[in-house]
Amino acid sequence: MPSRDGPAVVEVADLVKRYPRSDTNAVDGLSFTVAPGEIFGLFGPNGAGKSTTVGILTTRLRATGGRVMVGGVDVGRDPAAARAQLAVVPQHNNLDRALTPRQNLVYHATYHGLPRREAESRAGELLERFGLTERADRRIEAYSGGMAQRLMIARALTHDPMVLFLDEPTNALDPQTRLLIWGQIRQLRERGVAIVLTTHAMNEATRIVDRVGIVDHGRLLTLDTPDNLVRGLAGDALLDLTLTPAPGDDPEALCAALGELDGVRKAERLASPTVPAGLRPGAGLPGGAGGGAALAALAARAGGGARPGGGGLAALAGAGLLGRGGAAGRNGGGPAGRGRLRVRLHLATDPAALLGAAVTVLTARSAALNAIDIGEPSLEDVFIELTGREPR
Ligand SMILES: Nc1ncnc2c1ncn2[C@@H]1O[C@H](COP(=O)(O)OP(=O)(O)OP(=O)(O)O)[C@@H](O)[C@H]1O
Repeated sequence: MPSRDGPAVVEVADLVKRYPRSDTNAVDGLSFTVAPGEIFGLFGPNGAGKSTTVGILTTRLRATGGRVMVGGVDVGRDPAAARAQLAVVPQHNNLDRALTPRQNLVYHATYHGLPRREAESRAGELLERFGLTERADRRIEAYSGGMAQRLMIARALTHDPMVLFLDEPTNALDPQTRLLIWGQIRQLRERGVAIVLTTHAMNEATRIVDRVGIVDHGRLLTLDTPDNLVRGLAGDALLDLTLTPAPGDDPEALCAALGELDGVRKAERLASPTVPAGLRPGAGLPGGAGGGAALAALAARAGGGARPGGGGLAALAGAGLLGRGGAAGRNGGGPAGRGRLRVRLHLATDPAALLGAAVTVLTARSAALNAIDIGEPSLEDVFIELTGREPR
């Protein structure tokens, strides 16, 4: 496998794009590099500038400023030479329906300059690799979405590109096909192909991308490995509390008080007052434990470790904060959901170690605890943290 420390195959420096008659830049000074054999995720909300960036990198659009090199070729100066180094797999099926799958590949290979005989043998090889040989000479219409996607990736590889741009590669595919596509993308990485991936399915992509750049308003907000991003920005764990504040208590002040606890990096109010599928009686938790078992495990951890405030689940019960049956239930809040508050605590500590202190705050303010949900932060949490919760 080529070294990922070797020279970059994609170099983007101070890239700017302003569309005609627009008074803002769609891409506003973007810089990043991608190494051979690296899977680079370019993520951002709708309208962030991803398609525009990829459009410039793949020569579909011209930049207003900055420089882009792909495979050592300046895409602005020599787009034709750049196209020989790259390939694009679009989100929507743009296969030629007048041709068979095999003819699609042969046509693409000859377009890129391969002699006919070589094009045919390359097409045969790729059809085999993507498990499409049996249906290679049927009509494209007979292809499922997953087969079409595999064929589009095969087509992109006919001219052996150094960089592959994939736009939402698993959108609308069933889980089996998704697995297959991710497997194929991994194999390409092993062969040294650099992959630039744009997708909104971030948590799915997290398992495969080496680095992630998150863009918004045409600017790069952050760029790092998924692990570093999650640890650095979202915290080590998330503790979601569904609460019923005492009548007259200010929810913002209650949230702020929880945010001031040792080990809490940030407290935020979540919009939905619905009871999360966490530590309710019988509810499942991440990791598959039932609510009761998970609560018991949590209690054991809380009892064993030093923690601020003390108490843990014993204190929860003693303070009358827990519902019947030991787990946080629907008590204390009147009719389910009314006046409830959901607070997410981003923790730099073990959630069990924090419970006692949280209980102390809730007891002091006569708030009821309706549900607890513990989770691991994900790249999506980082994304929301950086780009906000407002839909675009
Ligand atoms: N042809 C165009 N003319 C004018 N403005 C455009 C054009 N295409 C995109 N824009 C604007 O440029 C900005 C970036 O759009 P772009 O399509 O690159 O974002 P995106 O991150 O790919 O979004 P999405 O996830 O919705 O595909 C947006 O404000 C968009 O409205």
